[in-house]
Amino acid sequence: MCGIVGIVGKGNVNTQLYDALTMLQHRGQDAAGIVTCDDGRLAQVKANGLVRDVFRTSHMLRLKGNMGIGHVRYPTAGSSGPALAQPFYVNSPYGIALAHNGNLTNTEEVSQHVYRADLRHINTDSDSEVLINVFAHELHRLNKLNPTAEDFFTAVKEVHARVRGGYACVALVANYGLVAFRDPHGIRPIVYGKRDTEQGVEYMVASESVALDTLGFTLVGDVAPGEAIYITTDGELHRRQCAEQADLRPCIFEHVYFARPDSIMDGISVYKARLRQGEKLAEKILRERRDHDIDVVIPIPDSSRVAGQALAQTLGVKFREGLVKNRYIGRTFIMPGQQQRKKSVRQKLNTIELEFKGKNVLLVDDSIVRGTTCQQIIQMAREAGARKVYFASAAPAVAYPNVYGIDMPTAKELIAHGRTTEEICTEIGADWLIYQDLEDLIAASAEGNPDVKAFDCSVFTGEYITGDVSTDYLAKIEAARNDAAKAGKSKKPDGDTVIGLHNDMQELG
Ligand SMILES: O=P(O)(O)OC[C@H]1O[C@H](OP(=O)(O)OP(=O)(O)O)[C@H](O)[C@@H]1O
Ligand SMILES: NC(=O)CC[C@H](N)C(=O)O
Ligand SMILES: [Mg+2]
Repeated sequence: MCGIVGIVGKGNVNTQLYDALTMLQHRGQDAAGIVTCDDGRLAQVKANGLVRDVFRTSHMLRLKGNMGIGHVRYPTAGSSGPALAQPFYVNSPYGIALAHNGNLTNTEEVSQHVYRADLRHINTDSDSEVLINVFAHELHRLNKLNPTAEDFFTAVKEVHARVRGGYACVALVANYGLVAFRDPHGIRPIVYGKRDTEQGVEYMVASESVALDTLGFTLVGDVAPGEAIYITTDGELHRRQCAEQADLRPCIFEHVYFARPDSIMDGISVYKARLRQGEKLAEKILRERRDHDIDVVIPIPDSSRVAGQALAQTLGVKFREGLVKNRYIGRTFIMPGQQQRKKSVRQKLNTIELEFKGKNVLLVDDSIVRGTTCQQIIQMAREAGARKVYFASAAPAVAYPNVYGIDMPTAKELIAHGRTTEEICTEIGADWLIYQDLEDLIAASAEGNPDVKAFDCSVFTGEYITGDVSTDYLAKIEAARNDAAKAGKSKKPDGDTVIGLHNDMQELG
């Protein structure tokens, strides 16, 4: 669930890209990168780590130019090593850099074709490297020294014809501008906005609208599913629907967990969707146990706070922040290995005993994925003296792998896979477990924008909207990306050095 950003401004955009990436940090903690273009020359810095650790002042001085793109990475394909950090770069045609959020489901087949038919070399096992090569090849085929908006749109049309899966992308084409595009189902989010300055209009595209807000850009709207927008270096904007068939199905897990609550995606306020999730879950609790004995509702920070508050209010029960979060520990779910995730939960959250002692507590989380968080928190609640520990999940049971940009490739690692609610309840050690119903989750999002008729709900249903996800494919990614396999190909070289092929900007110092 990476974060992407692109800006075409009237002066240097480096620090603004940096600020935007810090606003998107919650979408990827493994690596960060920026590419800018100054008078046709591209400059790049990327490495493993958080945004604040990757970039230094000296880099900013070298990342010059009025247009640039940035990326924060949460790997879903290949290793999490520095060679797979984004943006990716190809020198031909024109000099193109690309940042991608999502995951392709036909990488292997396209990769073969890129090598055999397009005669292009792929140097990593990243799906994003395949994607940039397809885009570059389709542009190359047009054989234009001076490409027009039409040419970029034709290339995107061909990308849609060749690749499958989830992709929200922003590409920088040296000397020409930025091209942002979104897959025909709009699975991953991407918005754009503008800012008026004395020198003219500046444009920005980003995974989430929060990045626009904080930089003073006004949200214009979403890149529509299948659509591409091209912003020239001079700040002219062109738009075109490039897919034969577009059918918006945004990933509902963005509204559950990934996005910041202050973001608006496809016209839906994530904050309001989470409030409605809480209300609907409370109504279900009241249907199932009108005479419940819950004394207090306690959210598991951060992501369940909004839903938890609405749930407590609808139930008419006290809402208390009984768990305090260490703000210096990152998100645990998107960490690469189970050992790291387990250790981080305990370091991250601590109980305020008086909120638990002698009480029947209802813990609320946005979702239960591997069960790492809830198992430990339930135990901590008991140690803090809770009489009964109930658990509510604002999302239904996560029981199936994700193939569109969330690193949940292994069904066996999901606590709900093949288990009933009662069995999960026993496994996590709760006295009662209640899940949101899928239709209520969908309604909580859909009520935010009646134009959005359907969502990608594959982690709850096992139904994959791109229609190309076979059991064979699932078995392959499961073998390649289960926790043990990922630990095996763990990557980071000693020191800070990044493998760089095309320029001298990657070595940190
Ligand atoms: O069942 P699990 O595998 O533990 O995954 C689910 C948990 O992980 C996420 O929290 P995370 O700590 O990543 O981020 P947050 O601070 O935004 O809640 C999510 O909000 C749940 O708390
Ligand atoms: N989470 C994502 O969007 C990942 C993007 C891309 N598939 C990668 O692994 O780098
Ligand atoms: Mg959480």
